[in-house]
Amino acid sequence: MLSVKNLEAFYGESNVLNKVNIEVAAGNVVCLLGRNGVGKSTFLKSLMGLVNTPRGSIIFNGQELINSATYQRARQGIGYVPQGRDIFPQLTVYENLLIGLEMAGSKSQVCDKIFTLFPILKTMLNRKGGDLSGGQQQQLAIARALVANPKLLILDEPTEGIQPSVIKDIGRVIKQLRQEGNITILIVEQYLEFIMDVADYYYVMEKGQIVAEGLTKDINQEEIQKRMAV
Ligand SMILES: Nc1ncnc2c1ncn2[C@@H]1O[C@H](COP(=O)(O)OP(=O)(O)OP(=O)(O)O)[C@@H](O)[C@H]1O
Repeated sequence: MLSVKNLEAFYGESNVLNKVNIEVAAGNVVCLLGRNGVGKSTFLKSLMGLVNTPRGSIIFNGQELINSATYQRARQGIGYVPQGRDIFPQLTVYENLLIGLEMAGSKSQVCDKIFTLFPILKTMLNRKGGDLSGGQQQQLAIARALVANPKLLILDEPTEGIQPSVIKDIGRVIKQLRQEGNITILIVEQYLEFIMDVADYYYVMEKGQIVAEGLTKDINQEEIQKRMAV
């Protein structure tokens, strides 16, 4: 469903991704691991067209996206939850969800499924986004990406700075979505136990290159921890 080949990305003259190859099979949960600053967020941004990617290929459901604008990628069915979540603090929870529909060009409404996945949001529809806790904002950000029924959901460090009970809730949602089988999920993470719980396949990035990959069930924790240690 997603096939990335020889992707390069630049900030000015600085080459941050160097010939990255990643395959994500439909219905799978795939994770990209790696220590701080190796290029993981840049990789996700490159999928959304948010950084300069002069070379390489991003085939999504048979279509080349490398030259598509960000809004076109969203309309093709990619939902993106950036690191830090980017909730609109002055807008209500409900308005934040409506923006998720708008960004994906969807004419549908916020359906009840969202509140089955995130019951806490239903009780907070009229609260300002900025008044929510970090964990609630993360749930809102994921819900905002899910309202338009994306085919691919991209999450950048969803557990970062989140309390353990909410991490559990987010893990439960990912596993439920995976079980239903209508969505494919790509996660950047540094929290290995979380990934071992939710992901099918992993990649490890170092200095803008993929240096290891495999089935999560076969992961060698010690080796991966070593690669992720600072
Ligand atoms: N907007 C930017 N302009 C210039 N350099 C940047 C920019 N954003 C990131 N970088 C640099 O690109 C490199 C990769 O950053 P990136 O955020 O992709 O790493 P990461 O693996 O996601 O790390 P983290 O987990 O800390 O977010 C780093 O050296 C970073 O300093």
